[in-house]
Amino acid sequence: MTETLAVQLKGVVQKRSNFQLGPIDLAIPKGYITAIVGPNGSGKSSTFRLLLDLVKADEGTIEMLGQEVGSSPDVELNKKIGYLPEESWMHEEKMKATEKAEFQRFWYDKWDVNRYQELLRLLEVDPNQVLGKMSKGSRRKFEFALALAHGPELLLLDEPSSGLDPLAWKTMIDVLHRYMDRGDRTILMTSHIVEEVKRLADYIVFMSQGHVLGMYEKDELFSSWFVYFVSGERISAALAAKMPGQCGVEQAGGTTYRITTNQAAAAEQWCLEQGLELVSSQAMELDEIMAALLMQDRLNARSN
Ligand SMILES: Nc1ncnc2c1ncn2[C@@H]1O[C@H](COP(=O)(O)OP(=O)(O)OP(=O)(O)O)[C@@H](O)[C@H]1O
Repeated sequence: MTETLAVQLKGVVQKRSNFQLGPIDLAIPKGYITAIVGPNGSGKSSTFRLLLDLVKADEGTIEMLGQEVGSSPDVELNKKIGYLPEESWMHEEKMKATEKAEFQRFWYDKWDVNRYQELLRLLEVDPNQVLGKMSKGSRRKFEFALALAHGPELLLLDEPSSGLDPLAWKTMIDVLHRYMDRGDRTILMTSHIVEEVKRLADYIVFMSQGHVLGMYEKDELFSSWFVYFVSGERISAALAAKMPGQCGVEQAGGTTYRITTNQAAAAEQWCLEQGLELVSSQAMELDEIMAALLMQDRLNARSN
């Protein structure tokens, strides 16, 4: 594992009776925010559980912060990680928030009580409440403060905005940006929400049905996926299909075709060379890109 990677999965497989995760190969860079996006049940939370050694992989290796997960006791590794799970732990329902914080503090020698209290203040969380009686959003904010209080090198956030009101989410985003300011910290998060991925992530990993469809640098992703409306006397569905990076062709009426591509620059050059008119272009949203990738994946699966 190189110094520039925070997390690396090589050939990771987890088999369940109704679901197979992997094989997954993934390299998450240090110093950036990477978001894993994918439909419900695509395996995002399962991947996190493997990273945290809460369950074991059947095949493959996982390295986090240069250490192989599960090869030796993970105590020292865990001290460098902060984790916000998607669901709160049921067995803690009767515990007071302050009691959980005391427990957590015991485990982390870098626990910073000032940072913890500052986070509670910023997020407006009352730590004197019993966990099971907190609102979903308050509980989430509390768990978030706990995950950050020891200044982890690597922060794993499973659906961080789930249950938060817009103001709380904005505060959380500000906290995350400040957390990243040092330059050597890493966030790996999962998300369903296009806007939060757009605002936060530097890299995006698409997952579907237990496997990774691809990992992309966010700005590059948005500048390479476009929908073009192309017209010309000699255009046909067969010619439109030859556009570089073509991921979908539809006739849009008369001699105009709607073509989706993931190689925008090459596609525009190709139109020039073919003497075709670029009537209009549309940048694509993340959910549209994901839908196109899922469609391609299904077509590939059918043809294999
Ligand atoms: N403890 C478990 N035992 C058996 N199967 C499970 C378990 N947890 C999850 N699964 C299955 O694994 C698959 C992936 O679930 P996972 O929760 O990892 O997906 P996800 O991408 O995080 O979904 P969501 O977006 O809904 O949170 C699903 O088919 C789910 O039913």
